[in-house]
Amino acid sequence: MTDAEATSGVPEATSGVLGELRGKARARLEPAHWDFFEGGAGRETALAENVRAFGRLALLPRVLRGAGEPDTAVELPGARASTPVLIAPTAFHRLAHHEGERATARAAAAAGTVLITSMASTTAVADVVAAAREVRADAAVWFQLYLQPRADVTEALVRRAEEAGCTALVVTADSPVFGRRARDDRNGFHDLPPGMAAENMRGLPGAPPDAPLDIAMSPALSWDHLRGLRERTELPILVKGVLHPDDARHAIGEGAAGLIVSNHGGRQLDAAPATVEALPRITEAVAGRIPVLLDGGIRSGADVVTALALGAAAVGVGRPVLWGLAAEGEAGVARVLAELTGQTAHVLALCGARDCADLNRDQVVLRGARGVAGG
Ligand SMILES: Cc1cc2nc3c(=O)[nH]c(=O)nc-3n(C[C@H](O)[C@H](O)[C@H](O)COP(=O)(O)O)c2cc1C
Ligand SMILES: CC(C)CC(=O)C(=O)O
Repeated sequence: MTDAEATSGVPEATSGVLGELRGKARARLEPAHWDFFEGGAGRETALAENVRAFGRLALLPRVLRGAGEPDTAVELPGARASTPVLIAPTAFHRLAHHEGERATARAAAAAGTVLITSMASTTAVADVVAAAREVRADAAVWFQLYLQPRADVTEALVRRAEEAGCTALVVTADSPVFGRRARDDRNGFHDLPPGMAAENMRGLPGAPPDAPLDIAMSPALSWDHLRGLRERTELPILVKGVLHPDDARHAIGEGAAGLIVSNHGGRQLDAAPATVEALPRITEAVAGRIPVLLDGGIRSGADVVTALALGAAAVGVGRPVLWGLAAEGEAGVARVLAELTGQTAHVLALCGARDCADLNRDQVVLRGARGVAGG
């Protein structure tokens, strides 16, 4: 067991750039904020399994294919990214660094990747997109949305994302209720400190002037609400938090432009499977009709390439970006993205792949098993 595992229960990067940034972030952050970023629901089984499951998989390289230098670019709804490593939506970046989401947005834009900005950001979406576009005029920012039980509130949020210039919506579907997170309960961490707020929630219908509305989670939400959203926006909609193949098919039927296989980084249903273990059944059900993305437990280029080989079009990274942000602000996020993208290019080359799509499911095998797992 590594030091990090001994203290958190989660097998984490302890060496290399990510390990260095993680250590620095931990030393800098208030313990309750570190726990909010790092923790998961229940016994943190899903959180740990997301990482461990990648460790159970190996890659079979293909040889002598004359593939040349690999191209890491990917084509996605509302974005062309120069790397398959996207920034997953995470709340409250100003808890990590005083520049908050602006720093994350600048680093994402400079790296040519997509920032999926959280509805629970501590910077208003218009300012997040503006920060990205100062670096790159065509920077792609997607807006992560929790559908709100009040349709007028959802509508106002969507208008804000559209007016800000977001190029897609990501509807998080895995949160009919808040996850129960023991670390936050133990620390009494349930709200932002004074001076910080979920800025997108200000000035919405039903809120007192200039006061932020609480983000509502509701088990009454259904596909009808998604349909309602689709009728009210031209933006492509990706559904995040899909783990069951029937839900993947259903989302396609409702006009989803993409799916994100996710268990919310182990922060919602602790009994959920590791995302990389759920991925093959989803890509099989989707059969190439829309792009399938994955997040949860991505900590290396080999993890990225494993997900790509199992049919993901791209991946999202949550906690490592927060480590970079807390440790070194914009430069730290840039280091995380450069490291993971560099490793991905290297692993693609070692696997004989010319680009992110030039991989096959039969190249992923279970460690310790006789024969090929994927085939
Ligand atoms: C601190 C934190 C805050 C998060 N906030 C959100 C959020 O606001 N909306 C959302 O859809 N997912 C949220 N997530 C989940 C991430 O989008 C993503 O699914 C997860 O972090 C991926 O796993 P990883 O951290 O192992 O990369 C959050 C995750 C963390 C760690
Ligand atoms: C503040 C929450 C709504 C953000 C979230 O989704 C999370 O912490 O996992």
